[in-house]
Amino acid sequence: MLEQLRKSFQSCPIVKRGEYNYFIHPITDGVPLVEPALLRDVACSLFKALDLADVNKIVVTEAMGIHIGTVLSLMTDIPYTIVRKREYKLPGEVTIGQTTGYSKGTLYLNSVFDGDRIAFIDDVISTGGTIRALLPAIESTGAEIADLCFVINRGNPDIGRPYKSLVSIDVDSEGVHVLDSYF
Ligand SMILES: O=P(O)(O)OC[C@H]1O[C@H](OP(=O)(O)OP(=O)(O)O)[C@H](O)[C@@H]1O
Ligand code: HPA
Repeated sequence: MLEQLRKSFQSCPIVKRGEYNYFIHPITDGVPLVEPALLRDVACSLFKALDLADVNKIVVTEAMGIHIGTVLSLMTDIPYTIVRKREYKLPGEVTIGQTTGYSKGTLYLNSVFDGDRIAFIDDVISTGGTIRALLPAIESTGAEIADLCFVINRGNPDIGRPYKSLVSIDVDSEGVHVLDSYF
């Protein structure tokens, strides 16, 4: 498994965003093209990786958690909610400050409540800034985080709890180097 994903890093363009070497990849950017075989490879591996026992919601972040969340939801019949970059002011909405290696922004968590048992997936973890802000926000609702998996692990940051990833990579100005793959 994951042959498609491992192979897909061979041609990733790298662009500088400040001092940050940003890799452009179909799963993390939706460009140049998201091939069904790659998406299937990722979805099947996420399904294998995650412990979804008694999970009643999948949580993903806008934007590049949406496509993998959609496929996993269709595979498992578990509904998903998107942590958006837009405020909705729905009852219980949680506002979260997001900092990545190249951007700062605000995220809004809705539809996660006390008693929920959620699985969180995202396309990539890099500095860990996004997930370190999201974890306490999800826990503040009283929900339980049953499992956590990232498609791509760049940098293996410590986020204060265990997490899973499908592939670990290193990135430099020359390109992306696959270090290992799991599941
Ligand atoms: O570990 P971190 O350094 O926080 O980086 C990981 C986050 O960065 C991206 O989000 P971003 O909002 O930048 O981009 P997107 O809208 O393309 O998902 C990505 O989707 C992750 O959520
Ligand atoms: N590429 C794509 N998405 C990302 C990156 C990156 O280098 N870092 C955090 N999200």
